[in-house]
Amino acid sequence: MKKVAVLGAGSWGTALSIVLAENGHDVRLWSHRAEQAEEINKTKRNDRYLDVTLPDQITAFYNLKEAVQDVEAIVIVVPAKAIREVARSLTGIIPEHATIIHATKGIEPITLMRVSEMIAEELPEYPADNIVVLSGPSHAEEVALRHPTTVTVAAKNADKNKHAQNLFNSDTFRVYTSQDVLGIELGGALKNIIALGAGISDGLGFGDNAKAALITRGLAEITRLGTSLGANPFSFLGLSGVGDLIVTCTSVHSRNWRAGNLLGKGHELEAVLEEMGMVVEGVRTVKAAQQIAEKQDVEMPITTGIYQILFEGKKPEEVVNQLMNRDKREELAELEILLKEHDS
Ligand SMILES: NC(=O)C1=CN([C@@H]2O[C@H](COP(=O)(O)OP(=O)(O)OC[C@H]3O[C@@H](n4cnc5c(N)ncnc54)[C@H](OP(=O)(O)O)[C@@H]3O)[C@@H](O)[C@H]2O)C=CC1
Ligand SMILES: O=C(CO)COP(=O)(O)O
Repeated sequence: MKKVAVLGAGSWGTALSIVLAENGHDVRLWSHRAEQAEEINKTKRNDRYLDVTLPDQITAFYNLKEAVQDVEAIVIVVPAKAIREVARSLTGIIPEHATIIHATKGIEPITLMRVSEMIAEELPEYPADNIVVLSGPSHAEEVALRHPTTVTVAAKNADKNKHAQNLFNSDTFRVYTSQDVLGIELGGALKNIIALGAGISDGLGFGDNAKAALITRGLAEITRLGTSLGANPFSFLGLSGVGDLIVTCTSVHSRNWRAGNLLGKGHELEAVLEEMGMVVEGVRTVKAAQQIAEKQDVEMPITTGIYQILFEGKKPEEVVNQLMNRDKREELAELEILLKEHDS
């Protein structure tokens, strides 16, 4: 039995705690709210976030120092905007040799940093190469029901990557490894923008053709941006690319899809976010992606359209019109150039 701390008692932190507990580990689920930690320990439930009874091997903690004491891995699963605060609070209390794994999907606006980069910046004493990202098509609600799920872990340090794979892998939660931290993080973060778009499309009353177009052309622009930054283009064909795009654009579990759906039906962004009550990462990530696209001079027409709907008051119908009336082009031209550049 290994001690593992999970920081963030929302839907994903709770579901990942279940996976770890069922693998026989002693799981310390940390909440930043004392009353939530108490409630979890008393009832073995975290009803606000997940409708399941938790295994006995999960203990909730409010005291962070106690939660991470003697653990061999720390899994950080808070929304991207809370990553810096949580990482910083680990200063001086990380057990020697502990592996830091994060399962957060986002990019920070303005700094344009990925989650592993933010953690590394806040914890300069911790070797950046040892930070592992876990990403892939994995709705918490289905993981909690033990439905077959596949994800990818990526880290520069192969031993740490293997460590994360071994901790999580089970007969219902299959874990692959990758060395492409950049590609895996970007895929997981950027798909949320396209999922907002898929929700908007459904909210407008469009059908499967439009959604398939968004998924496919969304993948093309994610690949363009990711490759321009140095990611392996093939990573976007994997679980943290195509896999996560499919699941988030088509599942009612997706908060990004649901938020987009309400936007497509004409609701205001602020009201939508209040109604969701859980994090909708795509809303913040689209700001960062729009900035990166401009900086890299990479065309991201869907991302730009979603940005315009969310922050510039453009009507979804106008954006659809804009997307459908772009210059005519050959489907895979730019991707072929990128692949050649990557190979050479
Ligand atoms: N849900 C899913 O299926 C999946 C989610 N993810 C990713 O995981 C990340 C977390 O998402 P998820 O768990 O779903 O989000 P939720 O909204 O369900 O939960 C977020 C949790 O983080 C807590 N939190 C917020 N701010 C802080 C802070 N400053 N310090 C400590 N805890 C904080 C919240 O506490 P409070 O209750 O007080 O608000 C809540 O417990 C996101 O990046 C998401 O994209 C990835 C794969 C699957
Ligand atoms: O990333 C997820 C599934 O892989 C969860 O997506 P949402 O945040 O849109 O619910």
